[in-house]
Amino acid sequence: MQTPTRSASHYRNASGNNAAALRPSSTHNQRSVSESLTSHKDSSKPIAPNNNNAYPYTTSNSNLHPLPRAGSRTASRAASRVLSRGSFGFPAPSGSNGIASSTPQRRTSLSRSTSRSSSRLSLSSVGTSSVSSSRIPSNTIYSDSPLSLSTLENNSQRRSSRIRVTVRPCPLSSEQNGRNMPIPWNIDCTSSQIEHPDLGFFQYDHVFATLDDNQCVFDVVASPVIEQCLDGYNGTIFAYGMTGSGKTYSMRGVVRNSVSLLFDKFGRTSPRESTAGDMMDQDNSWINENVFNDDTIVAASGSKKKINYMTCSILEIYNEKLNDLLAEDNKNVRFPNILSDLRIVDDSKFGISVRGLREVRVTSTDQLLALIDQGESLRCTDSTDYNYRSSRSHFIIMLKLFMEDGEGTEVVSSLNFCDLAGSERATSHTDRRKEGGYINKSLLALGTVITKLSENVGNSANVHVPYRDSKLTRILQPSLSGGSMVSILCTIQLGLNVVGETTNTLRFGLRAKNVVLSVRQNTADNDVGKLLQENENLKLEIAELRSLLEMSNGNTTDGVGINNKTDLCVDRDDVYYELVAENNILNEQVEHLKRLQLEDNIIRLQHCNEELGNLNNLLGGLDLDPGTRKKGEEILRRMERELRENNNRFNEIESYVGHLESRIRVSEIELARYRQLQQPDQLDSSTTVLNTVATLNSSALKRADQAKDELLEELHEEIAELKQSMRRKDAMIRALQKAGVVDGP
Ligand SMILES: Nc1ncnc2c1ncn2[C@@H]1O[C@H](COP(=O)(O)OP(=O)(O)OP(=O)(O)O)[C@@H](O)[C@H]1O
Repeated sequence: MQTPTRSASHYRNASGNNAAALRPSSTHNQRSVSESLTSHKDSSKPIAPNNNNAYPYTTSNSNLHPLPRAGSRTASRAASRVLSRGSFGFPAPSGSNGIASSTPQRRTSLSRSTSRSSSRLSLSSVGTSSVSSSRIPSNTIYSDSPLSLSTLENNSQRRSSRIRVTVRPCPLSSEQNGRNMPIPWNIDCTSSQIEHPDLGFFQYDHVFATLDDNQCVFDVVASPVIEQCLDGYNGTIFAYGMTGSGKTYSMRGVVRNSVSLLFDKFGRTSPRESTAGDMMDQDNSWINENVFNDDTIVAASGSKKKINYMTCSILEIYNEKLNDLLAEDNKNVRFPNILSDLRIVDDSKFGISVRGLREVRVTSTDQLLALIDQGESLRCTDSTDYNYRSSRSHFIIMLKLFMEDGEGTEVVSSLNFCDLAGSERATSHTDRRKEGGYINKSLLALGTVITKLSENVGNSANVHVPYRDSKLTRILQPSLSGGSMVSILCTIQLGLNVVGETTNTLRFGLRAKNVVLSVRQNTADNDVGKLLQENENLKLEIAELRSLLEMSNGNTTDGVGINNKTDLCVDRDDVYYELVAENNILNEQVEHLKRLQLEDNIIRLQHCNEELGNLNNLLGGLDLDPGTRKKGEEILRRMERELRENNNRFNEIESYVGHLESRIRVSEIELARYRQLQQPDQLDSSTTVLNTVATLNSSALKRADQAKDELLEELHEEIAELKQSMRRKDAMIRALQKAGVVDGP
């Protein structure tokens, strides 16, 4: 069996210098993609699709220019200029609002003023499903500076922020250049648009030129997020795109520049102007002098907080298993089978946490970079049809910044970098196919989560967000549900042969761009502000309850007359609607669980049956050679493992159902409380609504209960079935042992 490799430092020069591989060597090929994009003379005309290089943007050989050094600022500026000249000039269609939808847009005017209606529901009490992004003031304006995170609503604790989406096209390889591969995309960096003659325009927060270097990518993608982190917000930056499109290349640059910024900014040494070029020495190793003495990183003047120290954890998700790449056991281990399979658990402070994940305290650039190198060297990679060194796992670096504000209280912000594994079409190799299956499944789950979140924006009905569908979405859950400023870098390939994959990435980016998060600012655990805030909330709750009580007695505290009753009823409606919505979500979760469970188990049982069939065949021919005997043993072991996994999964689901049950119970108590409050008010016509809602609510609860019971029943049946198949398997093992095919116990 071919095992993916985990080798060190294969991307050592991530800051533009290893672009040499892609740089055309002969004069004939000395054209960048961006330059070639400009060769289309009359680009304002509508374009008819055609075969045989008939796309307007081709790598023709006319107009040859010497290629600027990949990664140089001159190159990126030149590329931006050249690309902008090659852009189209369609007038903006009337009625366009500049907000990306999940379908590509025709060119729009670049004005971004848009209003959104506010949402009625707030489900902040629903842990796994809540998207705190749902309340958006109707008069909000989307700001659109590419270098700052969009902020819709701002106060010291919370900030509404869109997910920022940027796109980086990968330069054509020298081989693609050599073949004059047609490029069906037009990239307009000035208006941040990408256009396809048949598919239309795609608009983002920023689109990079093919020759923009990693420093430039860092400036746009990561630097604003880090600024926010230093202000007490959490930050998450991830790269998404098909295999071979430059995710790892870009994220390595982003991570290294981020580390440099964090330490430069807060270090004792004076900050220096750093560029991607000067960060690597001749040997491509990291140059660093910033070591912090006394474990203390001192804030530069003008900054509100100083970092006392940071911690770093690095993990990968490989075939839906979480591996700790800094685990002490893994030191110098070159093969994946020793890495542990960690579990994700709910965490009141950080949303989720990974049980047993090692957190290393870091106080210097060198130390942090060494850890990142260690993580990268252990990450699963292998060659695929598109990338000779493809990442086969999602790679996540988690930093926690332990900071101190002016009053000496500690604030912790987290900063996550995710280099996702790339989506890909089915490959010929079995192991790669299996990995690809896991990768695609988790990326699909991420896509669904993003779609649901974008549907939630400004919607009156909150949508259930299936974070639990994959480890990746579960890990990203705290970030995507309002815990973090999020910046997504979509990397794309421009070749004609991968238009489908590129379009998928671009569509994913558009959907993500629609997501608005209400991001919480971290405050100190013992922060007086936090206590005051809690007090405020309690006061509001008491006031609400008091007015409800007084309403039910026909009085009002402030002498406001009967006309205001309707308002108070509306408040009460809100509470009921929230409870109804919460129960609907619980219902959905149960339904979803049921679906997952059924689909999964049908596949698993089919698999078990197939394996049993294999065993039967083996039993059929007892005169076995050693090869077949070995195969028999392998099948038996696999079956045992699978059945064990099944059992574990059942247990997991049972405990989750238990969790749902307790949530439903809490919900019932809440409902009872509100029903009680409602009693004396029965005759008031305005309470008819409440009664209807209460009825709806209790029937939702009944349905949730019923669905849960059915699920439990099904689970018991399936466990019984599995036990039976285990007994059959045991009988077969005994028969095989008797026949001498496998060794006895
Ligand atoms: N912007 C770029 N400039 C120069 N070279 C690049 C650029 N982007 C990618 N490359 C090169 O392209 C190749 C593939 O890139 P990379 O491994 O980063 O892709 P990936 O998206 O991470 O792929 P996978 O999902 O398979 O891991 C690498 O050799 C990398 O150096």
